[in-house]
Amino acid sequence: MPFEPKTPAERIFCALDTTDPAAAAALAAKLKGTVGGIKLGLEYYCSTGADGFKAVAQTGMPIFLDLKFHDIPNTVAGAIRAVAPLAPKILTIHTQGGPEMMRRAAATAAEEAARLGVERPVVVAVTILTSLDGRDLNAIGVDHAVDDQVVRLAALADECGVDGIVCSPKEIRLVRAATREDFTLVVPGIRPAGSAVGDQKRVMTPKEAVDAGASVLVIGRPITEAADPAAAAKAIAASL
Ligand SMILES: O=c1ccn([C@@H]2O[C@H](COP(=O)(O)O)[C@@H](O)[C@H]2O)c(=O)[nH]1
Repeated sequence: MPFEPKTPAERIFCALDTTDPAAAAALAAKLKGTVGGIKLGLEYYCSTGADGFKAVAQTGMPIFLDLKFHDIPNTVAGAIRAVAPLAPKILTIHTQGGPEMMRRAAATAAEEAARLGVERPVVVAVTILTSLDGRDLNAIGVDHAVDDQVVRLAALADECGVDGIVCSPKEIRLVRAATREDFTLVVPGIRPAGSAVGDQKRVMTPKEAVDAGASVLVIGRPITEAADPAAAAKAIAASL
């Protein structure tokens, strides 16, 4: 199930990395109509759980639940069953859980959504975090260049039947050449010109990422830390 946004704004999912459900719901409501959805991750879900998810979902915004499941196949399948009733639009696992885990994750997401009568989540697998560079990979014993390792993991994810991957904007063109046409590429590491890069190491501007072939742009701090987040989101969408 590819992710097919119809407008530039729909490509943008704003990452709300906070522990405060009221603040998250209020910001989601302000961003409605300026972005395609909201991404909730580990910081938010670990502190607020399913209730926090529902507080943001009640705004009517599509939710990308970014918990990056990385465990043995049986445990990841169980975690997917546990969050399936929330019906997230997009869900993340890790490619580094291996082929059997990715196959089980894709199959479980489909089976559980059908059983519950909810829309199946788009399951995407994280390749190499955008906060890592070649030296970091070497430090954890990976001797390939970042590009090569991302393409290798993306091709494996494609073979295993997941809907797409998470990669940095730097690898989009190479991944597109190595995967099926409707593969969903979810891309964090997005920085409008002049924005602080922070802990991200492989970044590009929103327009560069879309021109390269990104399906979804994940953008957090450049929107959430702006004086006027809705205006910042609108300016980014207009730049695409
Ligand atoms: O490789 C990855 C995977 C996930 N992320 C998440 O995206 C956002 C990015 O936020 P910014 O404030 O725009 O840096 C954040 O929630 C990460 O957990 C990522 O950055 N890289």
